[in-house]
Amino acid sequence: MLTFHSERTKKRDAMTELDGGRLVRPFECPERVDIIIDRVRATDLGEIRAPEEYGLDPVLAIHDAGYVHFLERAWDDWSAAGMEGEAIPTIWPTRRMRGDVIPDTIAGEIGYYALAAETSLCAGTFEAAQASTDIALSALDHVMATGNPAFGLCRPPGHHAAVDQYGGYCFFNNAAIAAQRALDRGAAKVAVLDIDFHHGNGTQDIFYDRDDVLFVSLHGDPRQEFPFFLGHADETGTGAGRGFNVNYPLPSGTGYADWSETLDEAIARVHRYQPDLLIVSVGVDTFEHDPISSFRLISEDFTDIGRRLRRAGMPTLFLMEGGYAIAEIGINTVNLLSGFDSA
Ligand SMILES: NCCCNCCCCCC(O)(O)C(F)(F)F
Ligand SMILES: [Zn+2]
Repeated sequence: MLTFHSERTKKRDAMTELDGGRLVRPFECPERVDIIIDRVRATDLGEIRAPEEYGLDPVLAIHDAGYVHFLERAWDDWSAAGMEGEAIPTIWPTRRMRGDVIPDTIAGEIGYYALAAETSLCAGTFEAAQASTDIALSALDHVMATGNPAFGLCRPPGHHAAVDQYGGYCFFNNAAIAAQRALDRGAAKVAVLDIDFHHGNGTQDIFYDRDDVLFVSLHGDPRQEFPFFLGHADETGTGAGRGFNVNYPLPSGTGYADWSETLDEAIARVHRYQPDLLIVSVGVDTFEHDPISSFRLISEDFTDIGRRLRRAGMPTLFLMEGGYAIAEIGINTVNLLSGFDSA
Protein backbone atom coordinates (compact mmCIF):
# COMPACT_ATOMS: atom_id res chain seq x y z
CA MET A 1 0.00 0.00 0.00
CA LEU A 2 1.23 3.49 -0.87
CA THR A 3 1.95 5.82 2.07
CA PHE A 4 1.97 9.63 1.98
CA HIS A 5 4.26 11.21 4.59
CA SER A 6 5.90 14.55 5.32
CA GLU A 7 8.36 15.70 7.97
CA ARG A 8 6.37 18.97 8.09
CA THR A 9 3.75 17.10 10.15
CA LYS A 10 6.28 17.21 13.01
CA LYS A 11 6.42 21.03 13.03
CA ARG A 12 3.86 21.05 15.85
CA ASP A 13 5.85 20.02 18.94
CA ALA A 14 3.78 21.34 21.85
CA MET A 15 5.39 21.14 25.27
CA THR A 16 2.15 20.95 27.28
CA GLU A 17 -1.14 19.10 27.54
CA LEU A 18 -3.52 19.80 30.42
CA ASP A 19 -4.05 16.36 31.95
CA GLY A 20 -5.46 15.67 35.41
CA GLY A 21 -4.73 19.23 36.53
CA ARG A 22 -1.07 19.06 35.43
CA LEU A 23 0.73 20.25 32.32
CA VAL A 24 2.31 17.10 30.86
CA ARG A 25 4.08 16.35 27.57
CA PRO A 26 1.38 15.77 24.94
CA PHE A 27 0.28 12.20 24.22
CA GLU A 28 -0.10 13.28 20.56
CA CYS A 29 3.66 13.80 19.99
CA PRO A 30 5.76 14.09 16.79
CA GLU A 31 7.50 10.75 17.51
CA ARG A 32 4.25 9.00 16.54
CA VAL A 33 5.06 9.81 12.89
CA ASP A 34 8.63 8.49 13.12
CA ILE A 35 7.58 5.22 14.72
CA ILE A 36 4.83 4.58 12.16
CA ILE A 37 6.96 5.48 9.12
CA ASP A 38 9.86 3.35 10.46
CA ARG A 39 7.47 0.40 10.67
CA VAL A 40 6.20 1.09 7.14
CA ARG A 41 9.78 0.90 5.90
CA ALA A 42 10.72 -2.13 8.03
CA THR A 43 7.79 -4.17 6.73
CA ASP A 44 8.04 -3.06 3.09
CA LEU A 45 4.38 -2.01 3.21
CA GLY A 46 4.97 -0.11 -0.02
CA GLU A 47 6.25 3.10 -1.57
CA ILE A 48 6.44 6.24 0.60
CA ARG A 49 5.60 9.46 -1.24
CA ALA A 50 5.75 13.14 -0.30
CA PRO A 51 2.46 15.06 -0.61
CA GLU A 52 1.64 17.80 -3.09
CA GLU A 53 0.77 21.20 -1.64
CA TYR A 54 -2.90 22.17 -2.04
CA GLY A 55 -3.06 25.50 -0.21
CA LEU A 56 -5.99 26.58 1.94
CA ASP A 57 -8.86 26.37 -0.57
CA PRO A 58 -9.70 22.72 0.23
CA VAL A 59 -9.51 23.59 3.97
CA LEU A 60 -11.84 26.58 3.46
CA ALA A 61 -14.28 24.30 1.63
CA ILE A 62 -14.95 22.68 5.01
CA HIS A 63 -13.85 25.06 7.76
CA ASP A 64 -15.09 28.57 8.60
CA ALA A 65 -12.75 31.26 7.23
CA GLY A 66 -12.67 33.14 10.54
CA TYR A 67 -11.62 29.93 12.27
CA VAL A 68 -8.87 29.15 9.75
CA HIS A 69 -7.43 32.65 10.00
CA PHE A 70 -7.69 32.51 13.80
CA LEU A 71 -5.51 29.37 13.78
CA GLU A 72 -3.07 31.03 11.40
CA ARG A 73 -2.38 33.96 13.78
CA ALA A 74 -3.36 32.59 17.20
CA TRP A 75 0.14 31.76 18.43
CA ASP A 76 1.51 35.17 17.35
CA ASP A 77 -1.44 36.99 18.95
CA TRP A 78 -1.09 34.96 22.15
CA SER A 79 2.65 35.70 22.35
CA ALA A 80 2.11 39.38 21.50
CA ALA A 81 -0.37 39.60 24.37
CA GLY A 82 2.51 38.75 26.69
CA MET A 83 1.39 35.27 27.73
CA GLU A 84 4.45 33.25 28.69
CA GLY A 85 3.09 29.73 28.31
CA GLU A 86 1.46 27.89 25.41
CA ALA A 87 -2.04 28.98 24.34
CA ILE A 88 -4.74 27.32 26.47
CA PRO A 89 -8.34 28.64 26.79
CA THR A 90 -9.84 29.33 30.21
CA ILE A 91 -13.38 30.41 29.29
CA TRP A 92 -15.94 29.24 26.73
CA PRO A 93 -19.41 30.38 25.50
CA THR A 94 -21.18 27.86 27.75
CA ARG A 95 -24.90 27.48 28.60
CA ARG A 96 -26.79 30.81 28.53
CA MET A 97 -23.60 32.71 27.61
CA ARG A 98 -23.46 34.21 24.09
CA GLY A 99 -21.73 32.50 21.17
CA ASP A 100 -22.76 35.03 18.53
CA VAL A 101 -20.22 37.71 19.44
CA ILE A 102 -16.56 36.75 18.99
CA PRO A 103 -14.30 38.56 21.51
CA ASP A 104 -11.60 40.88 20.17
CA THR A 105 -8.82 39.74 22.48
CA ILE A 106 -7.03 36.39 22.08
CA ALA A 107 -7.93 35.35 25.65
CA GLY A 108 -11.62 35.47 24.71
CA GLU A 109 -11.29 34.47 21.05
CA ILE A 110 -9.43 31.25 21.87
CA GLY A 111 -12.37 30.09 24.00
CA TYR A 112 -14.76 30.79 21.14
CA TYR A 113 -12.83 28.48 18.79
CA ALA A 114 -11.64 25.82 21.27
CA LEU A 115 -13.65 22.65 21.86
CA ALA A 116 -11.54 21.57 24.84
CA ALA A 117 -8.56 22.65 27.01
CA GLU A 118 -6.13 19.75 26.61
CA THR A 119 -4.83 20.90 23.19
CA SER A 120 -2.30 23.70 23.62
CA LEU A 121 -1.53 25.97 20.64
CA CYS A 122 2.16 26.59 19.90
CA ALA A 123 4.45 27.67 17.07
CA GLY A 124 4.26 25.28 14.11
CA THR A 125 0.70 24.13 14.81
CA PHE A 126 -0.80 25.76 11.72
CA GLU A 127 2.00 24.53 9.43
CA ALA A 128 1.73 20.95 10.68
CA ALA A 129 -2.06 20.98 10.42
CA GLN A 130 -1.84 22.22 6.85
CA ALA A 131 0.79 19.56 5.99
CA SER A 132 -1.62 16.97 7.40
CA THR A 133 -4.35 18.15 5.00
CA ASP A 134 -1.87 18.01 2.08
CA ILE A 135 -1.21 14.38 2.97
CA ALA A 136 -4.92 13.55 3.14
CA LEU A 137 -5.59 15.28 -0.21
CA SER A 138 -2.61 13.66 -1.94
CA ALA A 139 -3.68 10.23 -0.74
CA LEU A 140 -7.27 10.95 -1.79
CA ASP A 141 -6.20 12.00 -5.28
CA HIS A 142 -4.22 8.77 -5.63
CA VAL A 143 -7.22 6.62 -4.67
CA MET A 144 -9.51 8.60 -6.99
CA ALA A 145 -7.03 8.34 -9.89
CA THR A 146 -6.12 4.66 -9.53
CA GLY A 147 -8.84 2.96 -7.47
CA ASN A 148 -5.95 1.60 -5.38
CA PRO A 149 -5.87 2.07 -1.59
CA ALA A 150 -3.55 4.59 0.05
CA PHE A 151 -2.53 5.55 3.59
CA GLY A 152 -2.21 9.19 4.63
CA LEU A 153 0.08 9.47 7.66
CA CYS A 154 -1.78 12.51 8.93
CA ARG A 155 -0.54 14.33 12.04
CA PRO A 156 -2.03 16.27 13.77
CA PRO A 157 -5.19 14.14 13.50
CA GLY A 158 -8.50 15.67 12.44
CA HIS A 159 -11.75 13.95 13.43
CA HIS A 160 -12.54 16.17 16.47
CA ALA A 161 -12.11 19.37 14.40
CA ALA A 162 -15.52 20.83 13.63
CA VAL A 163 -16.43 23.57 11.14
CA ASP A 164 -15.10 26.26 13.45
CA GLN A 165 -13.57 24.45 16.43
CA TYR A 166 -10.28 22.75 17.34
CA GLY A 167 -9.55 20.36 20.20
CA GLY A 168 -8.83 16.75 21.03
CA TYR A 169 -5.44 17.25 19.33
CA CYS A 170 -7.24 18.16 16.04
CA PHE A 171 -7.25 21.39 14.01
CA PHE A 172 -8.30 20.62 10.41
CA ASN A 173 -10.60 17.70 9.73
CA ASN A 174 -8.45 15.75 7.27
CA ALA A 175 -11.12 13.11 6.57
CA ALA A 176 -13.82 15.73 5.94
CA ILE A 177 -11.52 17.77 3.68
CA ALA A 178 -10.67 14.62 1.70
CA ALA A 179 -14.34 13.61 1.46
CA GLN A 180 -15.32 17.04 0.13
CA ARG A 181 -12.56 16.92 -2.49
CA ALA A 182 -13.76 13.47 -3.61
CA LEU A 183 -17.26 14.93 -4.10
CA ASP A 184 -15.81 17.94 -5.92
CA ARG A 185 -13.92 15.49 -8.16
CA GLY A 186 -17.10 13.68 -9.14
CA ALA A 187 -17.86 11.14 -6.45
CA ALA A 188 -21.59 11.05 -5.74
CA LYS A 189 -21.39 9.44 -2.30
CA VAL A 190 -18.56 9.06 0.23
CA ALA A 191 -18.61 7.00 3.44
CA VAL A 192 -16.41 7.88 6.41
CA LEU A 193 -15.88 4.98 8.82
CA ASP A 194 -14.27 6.15 12.07
CA ILE A 195 -12.61 3.35 14.04
CA ASP A 196 -10.64 5.55 16.42
CA PHE A 197 -11.43 4.92 20.11
CA HIS A 198 -12.94 8.42 20.38
CA HIS A 199 -16.08 9.65 18.61
CA GLY A 200 -15.38 11.82 15.58
CA ASN A 201 -17.59 14.68 16.75
CA GLY A 202 -16.06 17.04 14.19
CA THR A 203 -16.73 14.81 11.21
CA GLN A 204 -20.27 14.23 12.46
CA ASP A 205 -20.80 17.99 12.88
CA ILE A 206 -19.56 18.79 9.39
CA PHE A 207 -21.79 16.31 7.52
CA TYR A 208 -24.75 16.04 9.92
CA ASP A 209 -27.33 17.61 7.56
CA ARG A 210 -25.99 15.97 4.38
CA ASP A 211 -26.79 12.71 2.59
CA ASP A 212 -23.76 12.74 0.24
CA VAL A 213 -21.47 11.69 3.10
CA LEU A 214 -22.37 8.81 5.41
CA PHE A 215 -20.62 9.01 8.77
CA VAL A 216 -20.31 5.78 10.79
CA SER A 217 -18.36 5.62 14.06
CA LEU A 218 -17.47 2.98 16.66
CA HIS A 219 -16.19 4.58 19.86
CA GLY A 220 -16.08 4.73 23.63
CA ASP A 221 -19.51 5.64 25.03
CA PRO A 222 -19.58 9.46 25.44
CA ARG A 223 -21.21 9.00 28.85
CA GLN A 224 -17.77 7.80 29.96
CA GLU A 225 -15.25 8.96 27.36
CA PHE A 226 -14.04 12.03 25.47
CA PRO A 227 -15.57 13.95 23.70
CA PHE A 228 -18.41 13.31 26.23
CA PHE A 229 -20.96 15.66 24.62
CA LEU A 230 -21.55 14.02 21.23
CA GLY A 231 -21.57 10.43 19.91
CA HIS A 232 -24.76 8.87 21.26
CA ALA A 233 -26.68 6.27 19.22
CA ASP A 234 -29.72 8.56 18.85
CA GLU A 235 -27.72 11.04 16.75
CA THR A 236 -28.82 9.94 13.28
CA GLY A 237 -28.53 13.13 11.22
CA THR A 238 -30.86 16.02 10.49
CA GLY A 239 -32.81 17.25 7.45
CA ALA A 240 -31.47 15.66 4.26
CA GLY A 241 -28.85 14.01 6.44
CA ARG A 242 -31.32 12.03 8.57
CA GLY A 243 -30.25 8.38 8.58
CA PHE A 244 -26.76 9.19 7.27
CA ASN A 245 -25.09 9.46 10.67
CA VAL A 246 -24.61 6.20 12.61
CA ASN A 247 -23.00 6.02 16.05
CA TYR A 248 -22.04 2.77 17.77
CA PRO A 249 -21.05 3.75 21.34
CA LEU A 250 -19.37 0.86 23.19
CA PRO A 251 -18.66 0.42 26.92
CA SER A 252 -15.22 0.70 28.52
CA GLY A 253 -13.44 -2.64 28.46
CA THR A 254 -14.88 -3.72 25.09
CA GLY A 255 -12.78 -6.53 23.58
CA TYR A 256 -12.37 -7.62 19.98
CA ALA A 257 -15.21 -10.13 19.95
CA ASP A 258 -17.82 -7.43 20.60
CA TRP A 259 -15.89 -4.70 18.76
CA SER A 260 -15.53 -6.74 15.55
CA GLU A 261 -19.21 -7.74 15.64
CA THR A 262 -20.01 -4.03 15.68
CA LEU A 263 -17.49 -3.39 12.91
CA ASP A 264 -19.30 -5.91 10.71
CA GLU A 265 -22.59 -4.10 11.37
CA ALA A 266 -20.90 -0.81 10.47
CA ILE A 267 -19.46 -2.26 7.27
CA ALA A 268 -22.88 -3.64 6.32
CA ARG A 269 -24.34 -0.15 6.82
CA VAL A 270 -21.62 1.32 4.58
CA HIS A 271 -22.36 -1.35 1.98
CA ARG A 272 -26.07 -0.44 1.89
CA TYR A 273 -25.02 3.13 1.12
CA GLN A 274 -23.06 2.01 -1.95
CA PRO A 275 -20.43 4.80 -1.73
CA ASP A 276 -17.95 5.60 -4.50
CA LEU A 277 -15.24 5.83 -1.85
CA LEU A 278 -14.64 4.67 1.72
CA ILE A 279 -12.49 6.88 3.96
CA VAL A 280 -11.34 5.14 7.15
CA SER A 281 -10.38 7.36 10.09
CA VAL A 282 -7.74 5.05 11.51
CA GLY A 283 -7.12 5.39 15.21
CA VAL A 284 -5.28 2.57 16.97
CA ASP A 285 -6.10 3.86 20.45
CA THR A 286 -8.52 0.92 20.72
CA PHE A 287 -5.40 -1.03 21.69
CA GLU A 288 -5.40 -2.68 25.13
CA HIS A 289 -2.32 -0.73 26.33
CA ASP A 290 -3.38 2.71 25.08
CA PRO A 291 -2.73 5.13 27.97
CA ILE A 292 -5.85 7.30 27.52
CA SER A 293 -8.40 4.77 26.20
CA SER A 294 -10.27 1.75 27.52
CA PHE A 295 -10.91 -0.89 24.86
CA ARG A 296 -8.94 -4.13 24.84
CA LEU A 297 -7.86 -4.90 21.27
CA ILE A 298 -4.53 -6.71 20.80
CA SER A 299 -2.04 -6.11 17.97
CA GLU A 300 -3.20 -9.14 15.97
CA ASP A 301 -6.75 -7.78 15.97
CA PHE A 302 -5.64 -4.85 13.81
CA THR A 303 -4.58 -7.29 11.09
CA ASP A 304 -8.06 -8.81 11.18
CA ILE A 305 -9.65 -5.34 10.99
CA GLY A 306 -7.69 -4.74 7.79
CA ARG A 307 -8.89 -8.05 6.35
CA ARG A 308 -12.52 -7.26 7.16
CA LEU A 309 -12.24 -3.82 5.57
CA ARG A 310 -10.72 -5.28 2.40
CA ARG A 311 -13.66 -7.67 2.11
CA ALA A 312 -15.93 -4.60 2.01
CA GLY A 313 -14.55 -4.29 -1.52
CA MET A 314 -14.53 -0.50 -2.08
CA PRO A 315 -11.86 2.03 -3.09
CA THR A 316 -10.43 2.84 0.36
CA LEU A 317 -8.46 5.75 1.78
CA PHE A 318 -6.88 5.31 5.21
CA LEU A 319 -6.14 8.48 7.21
CA MET A 320 -4.30 8.42 10.54
CA GLU A 321 -6.13 9.65 13.60
CA GLY A 322 -5.15 8.64 17.16
CA GLY A 323 -3.11 6.07 19.06
CA TYR A 324 -0.84 6.76 22.03
CA ALA A 325 0.79 3.46 23.01
CA ILE A 326 3.92 4.78 21.33
CA ALA A 327 5.94 1.55 21.37
CA GLU A 328 3.24 -0.35 19.50
CA ILE A 329 1.66 2.37 17.35
CA GLY A 330 3.75 1.38 14.32
CA ILE A 331 3.01 -2.32 14.69
CA ASN A 332 -0.73 -1.80 15.20
CA THR A 333 -1.15 0.71 12.36
CA VAL A 334 0.87 -1.30 9.83
CA ASN A 335 -0.83 -4.53 10.93
CA LEU A 336 -4.14 -2.99 9.88
CA LEU A 337 -2.81 -1.78 6.53
CA SER A 338 -0.98 -5.07 5.82
CA GLY A 339 -4.12 -7.00 6.77
CA PHE A 340 -6.01 -4.99 4.17
CA ASP A 341 -3.34 -5.59 1.53
CA SER A 342 -3.11 -9.33 2.14
CA ALA A 343 -6.82 -10.17 2.35
N1 LIG B 1 -5.24 13.98 28.63
C1 LIG B 1 -5.98 12.73 28.70
C2 LIG B 1 -7.40 13.01 28.25
C3 LIG B 1 -7.38 13.15 26.73
N2 LIG B 1 -8.56 13.85 26.26
C4 LIG B 1 -8.48 14.18 24.83
C5 LIG B 1 -8.50 12.93 23.97
C6 LIG B 1 -8.25 13.29 22.51
C7 LIG B 1 -8.25 12.07 21.60
C8 LIG B 1 -7.80 12.43 20.21
C9 LIG B 1 -8.04 11.30 19.18
O1 LIG B 1 -7.33 10.13 19.53
O2 LIG B 1 -9.43 10.99 19.10
C10 LIG B 1 -7.56 11.76 17.80
F1 LIG B 1 -7.78 10.80 16.91
F2 LIG B 1 -8.22 12.86 17.42
F3 LIG B 1 -6.26 12.03 17.84
ZN1 LIG C 1 -8.76 8.72 19.63
